[in-house]
Amino acid sequence: MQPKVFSFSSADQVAQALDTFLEKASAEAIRRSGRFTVAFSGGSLPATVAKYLKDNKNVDFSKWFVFFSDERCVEHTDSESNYKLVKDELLSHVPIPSAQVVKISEALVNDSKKAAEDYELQMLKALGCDVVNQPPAFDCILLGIGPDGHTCSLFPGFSQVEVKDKWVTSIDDSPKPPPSRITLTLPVLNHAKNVAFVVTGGSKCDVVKRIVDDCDQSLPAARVAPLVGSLYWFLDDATSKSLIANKPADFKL
Ligand SMILES: O=C(O)[C@H](O)[C@@H](O)[C@H](O)[C@H](O)COP(=O)(O)O
Repeated sequence: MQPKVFSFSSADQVAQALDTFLEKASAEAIRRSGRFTVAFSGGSLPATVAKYLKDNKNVDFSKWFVFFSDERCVEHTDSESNYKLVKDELLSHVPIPSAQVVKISEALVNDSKKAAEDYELQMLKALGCDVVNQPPAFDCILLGIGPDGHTCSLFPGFSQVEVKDKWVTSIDDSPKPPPSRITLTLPVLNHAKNVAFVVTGGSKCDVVKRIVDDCDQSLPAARVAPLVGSLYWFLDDATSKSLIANKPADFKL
């Protein structure tokens, strides 16, 4: 399925578009299944996603179930924690029940393998997935990319990219600090109903072209191709300016 590429003149307009996108996607999911299951990445994404969303009174946050596309193996209060980041930017501003936020187990942050196994069990339980031989299908997975084309904590050339029989795996030599992390695997990303990449700032213009236009399979982010779901790119113009084959379309959902 072709990606839906949207580009905006500023990161602020990207934030406004994401607010509209998530209001619509969550309303559709809640109508369909009574809840909205969404996974957040770390980095700059939470601040961009939450900027307008946190004040959106049309969203029924009580039906949201929040997960993490990847998480660092640190305490929840650590400044490196993606949970802390999403809590500060969004969760502390909206009425999502804490029981509906699935966090890494702090008791296991010193053993990334066990932390990944535990998170997968927590995730399957929260999603009500009793079929373990197929990946869970999130309503929405929100992803960033690194300058090396990584997404979540799936880094180019690393074995985690090829994991097919687990839905959460771990890494202890992450090229992006901190070194120990857990991450969703590609089968989960590709089973999502909606995947949205959020990239702004212009520094990733070249790698975005390699992913979106060239589909360079050496880059983990280029391997994200939902089997039946929709793939979106929310970019600013500084990031999308080199795209030729997949020129941005007018923002329409
Ligand atoms: O935990 C993490 O580090 C993120 O999940 C990571 O995958 C991030 O999304 C990219 O590195 C982009 O980060 P920036 O948006 O800050 O460049």
